[in-house]
Amino acid sequence: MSGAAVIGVVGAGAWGTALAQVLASDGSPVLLWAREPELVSEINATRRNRLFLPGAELAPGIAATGTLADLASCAALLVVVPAQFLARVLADLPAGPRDLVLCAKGIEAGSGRLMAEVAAAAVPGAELAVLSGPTFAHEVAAGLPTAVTLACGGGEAQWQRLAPLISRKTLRPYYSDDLIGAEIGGAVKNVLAIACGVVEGLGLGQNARAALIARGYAEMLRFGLARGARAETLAGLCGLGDLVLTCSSASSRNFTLGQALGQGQSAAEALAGKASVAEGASTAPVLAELAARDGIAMPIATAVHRLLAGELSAAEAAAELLARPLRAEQGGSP
Ligand SMILES: NC(=O)C1=CN([C@@H]2O[C@H](COP(=O)(O)OP(=O)(O)OC[C@H]3O[C@@H](n4cnc5c(N)ncnc54)[C@H](O)[C@@H]3O)[C@@H](O)[C@H]2O)C=CC1
Ligand SMILES: O=C(CO)COP(=O)(O)O
Repeated sequence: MSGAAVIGVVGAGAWGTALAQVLASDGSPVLLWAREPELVSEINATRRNRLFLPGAELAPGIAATGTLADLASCAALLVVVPAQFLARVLADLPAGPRDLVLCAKGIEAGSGRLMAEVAAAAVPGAELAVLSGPTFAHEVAAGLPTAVTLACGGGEAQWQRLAPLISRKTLRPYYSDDLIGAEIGGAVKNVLAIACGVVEGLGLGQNARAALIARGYAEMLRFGLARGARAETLAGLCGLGDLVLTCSSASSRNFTLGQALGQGQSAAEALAGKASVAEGASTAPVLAELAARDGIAMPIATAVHRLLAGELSAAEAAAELLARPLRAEQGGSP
């Protein structure tokens, strides 16, 4: 590694490791924090992360550390810890880095907080941004072209700092200042990807999957608009773009979880023994709860929650959605 790393990555799961890999692709030094000590040794000694990103040979510019304090001198941190663990990891983050780029896609169970709300409480002085979009980790790590939304809470001044740090030949960020929209797109699409996996597992066909994508997007819009997101953000990479990707591919962990549910497994069976996360499983209950509390119709997300909770079978969930009263597609009468 040449020189001190300006950019650090917090979390060495598939996505954190892939981000480190693309950022190091131009020779930049990148400091990657892993929670698992054996992963720190493996990455530094063998240039591999067999647990979370098998198949990738990691760039020489990546240095792994198990000590969060080592990140103090980085100007910017990409925070890639799963949503339910974010608050705990941020509590131990050293003072120093000015920009925190939040990369997890989820809503915190219990509190209902989006990731930027969690981070604002845990690290009050930081400037927050959200990186989200259609980004399968193994493709990004392999250097395949990828575009993301980079929503900057610090507006254009923050974008001017972050865009050169984050963009690479194969990673193209687009500017937004809509943090809430970027967060809601990623969190809600994970739940909808489970629903599309269920359609696959039940063998309901491609018409049904396209219908779920379109009606799921209507749910994402209703939920997002009620919380201050902008419609055009949700129509972009971090919303519709990511929804289409994860609802159409068995590379998605959320989609494959849904497939297993559709084939009759329980959530516990489908998730047993997995080191990797399917964020939609944690987000579905809190999303359904927030929607019910705020009177926002989200029948697909709610059905996913009830299916995960074992309150109904996959076939019953599909039957319930099909039996809903006929209504106007865009609201209004009839
Ligand atoms: N894998 C992908 O293609 C993409 C993932 N994401 C998002 O990135 C976030 C991280 O996902 P992945 O990197 O895929 O994770 P992963 O599924 O590859 O790995 C699990 C991660 O959880 C961490 N973890 C487990 N228990 C923990 C604990 N108690 N405290 C703190 N961390 C713990 C592990 O250290 C590991 O980093 C998720 O929110 C995911 O939705 C976003 C875009 C793409
Ligand atoms: O967010 C992702 C791609 O954009 C990854 O999706 P899964 O978490 O469902 O694998």
